[in-house]
Amino acid sequence: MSHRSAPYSRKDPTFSAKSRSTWEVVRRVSVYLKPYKLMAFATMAFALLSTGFSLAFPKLAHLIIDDVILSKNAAHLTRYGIGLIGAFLFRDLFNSLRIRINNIFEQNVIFDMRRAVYARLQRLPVGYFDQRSSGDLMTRVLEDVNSVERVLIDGTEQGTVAILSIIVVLVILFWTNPLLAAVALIPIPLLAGGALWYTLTAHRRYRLQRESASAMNALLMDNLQGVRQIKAFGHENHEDSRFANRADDLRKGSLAVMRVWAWYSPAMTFAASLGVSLVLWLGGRQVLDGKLLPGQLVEFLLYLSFFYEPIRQLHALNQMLQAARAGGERVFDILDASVERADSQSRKELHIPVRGEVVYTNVSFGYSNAKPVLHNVSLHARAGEMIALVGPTGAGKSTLVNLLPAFYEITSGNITIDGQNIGGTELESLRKHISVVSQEAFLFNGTIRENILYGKLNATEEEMIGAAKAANCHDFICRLPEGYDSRVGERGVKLSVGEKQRVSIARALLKNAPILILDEATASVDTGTEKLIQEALERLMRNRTSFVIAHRLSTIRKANQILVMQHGEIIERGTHDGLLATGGLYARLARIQNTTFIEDSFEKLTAVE
Ligand SMILES: Nc1ncnc2c1ncn2[C@@H]1O[C@H](COP(=O)(O)OP(=O)(O)OP(=O)(O)O)[C@@H](O)[C@H]1O
Repeated sequence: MSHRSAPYSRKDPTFSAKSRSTWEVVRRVSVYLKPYKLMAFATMAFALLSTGFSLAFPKLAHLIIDDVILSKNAAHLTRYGIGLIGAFLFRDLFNSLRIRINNIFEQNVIFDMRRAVYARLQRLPVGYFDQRSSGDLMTRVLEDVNSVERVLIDGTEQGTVAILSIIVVLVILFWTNPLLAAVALIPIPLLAGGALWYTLTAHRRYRLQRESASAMNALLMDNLQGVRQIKAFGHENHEDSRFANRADDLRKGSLAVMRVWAWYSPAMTFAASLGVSLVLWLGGRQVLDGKLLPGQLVEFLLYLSFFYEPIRQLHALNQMLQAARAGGERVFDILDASVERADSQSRKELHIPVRGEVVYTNVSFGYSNAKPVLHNVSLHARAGEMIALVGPTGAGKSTLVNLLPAFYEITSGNITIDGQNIGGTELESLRKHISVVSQEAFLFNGTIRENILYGKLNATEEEMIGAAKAANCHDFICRLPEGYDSRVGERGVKLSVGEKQRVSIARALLKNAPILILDEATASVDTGTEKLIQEALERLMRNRTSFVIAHRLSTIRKANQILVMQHGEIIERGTHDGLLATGGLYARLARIQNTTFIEDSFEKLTAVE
């Protein structure tokens, strides 16, 4: 059965980028070449030297034909022969040096640019990533950076050498034979017109090609991460077909680029050959009329190839330039995106030691202007208190806690830690004092040791083991064949849910921040593991201000304050007993017995009412 699904939408902002002029892209990329002026100079100098030596060939060929062969004079043959070998040797020697320096130059620029793009990417707000797909961003960092860089390096070197060669050879041509030189210029309007047409039309094709590459990578990435879901739903065929659609878009996009080039490039070569034919035609007549020696004609024709070849190179560079423009637009979109708290110099560090008193005053927020999610939320968590957030799904609990480490910036109101407004705080200092333990523990693809040490990169072995013991994971780690050096796989796939949770708790314990955000896991684990996790969490929460998005009634009962949220507002607050006495929503929830998770009560309540 065929499962055709729509190709990605060309209007999807995920894959596109702001249109920029070729000049802007070139100007911006050239900044990355600045640190390597010497290399740029050397690569150009070697290219010129190499080209210079190759110019000896026409002259020596002329001398060998006219002075040696036609004059039947062997006296200079050896000299010319050795001269020719020498010229070729130096041509290729300098070319080899040029290639070597060019490669280092190129790889350095790619490295710098890639680093800059990644560094920028890391500092973009969480909201930026909400709107993008990882595959698209990867394509920008991996593929687009390459295409941008090539044109600059090859452009500066090959372009300069080609232009200089054209000028030098043109002077030689006119010097040698002005009439033939004028004939050689006849195809130039055709070549220039072709280049102009290509430049004006290529951008759209390259842009579509880059976008379709990105869309395909985005789907690939998504599917690799969701491979278990695909298998569980038995949707392999469906995904084959979706991937085929995206790959087909890329195939078509690439062919569109290639098709035009397949016409354009030979057409330009033909135009140049027209010049060669006309020169040979007229030159042949000049030889017959005795106005030109055969060797001089051969010399002229060889010089002519040094004239048309750089023109061909300029056409190829133009092709690269158009590809670079499309790639550059996508790379600069990342580099131009606003980083989190861009004015970081004017921001203050949190005063230490941080006690962890958190106050929200009339905080409102929406992910988009069109849809506010939190409305005038106020709360006061004293240092060391445990605050439980409860409420139906979509009420805004995660949103509320995500505002504390400034993953998103509030729309109005303010949030303070120990009386200090976090809006004016430096992000690094703010986040250093907050640990986040999410519902689905995310582990990096490395060893258990690396994952725990992520909480404090310079922690000692004792500190790390101490944290692991407190998180009740030391024992299971010791039972693994490679202990702390066991690899956890992508996102920690080789560990069980309960194990992953405890490793992530150990990581937070090692960080030892005074404020904790905990999204309690709802996944069911066996009673023994459950007990181990609860114990670990209690140790983690001890002496910290903890915001717990609580799902278990047992956890909620222990909270100093319970905040009941609904539709982005806190509708009730108090202790378990206090709220029971008020007889509101929470009391009605708590009256529904036999549930472990508060959500179950919400659901039952909705069903009852
Ligand atoms: N990154 C996001 N971009 C846009 N809207 C979002 C984003 N995250 C959440 N929302 C929306 O904000 C609202 C509140 O979501 P939030 O995740 O805060 O609720 P919650 O109470 O934590 O729910 P749950 O218990 O199901 O996790 C929902 O309507 C949700 O669709």
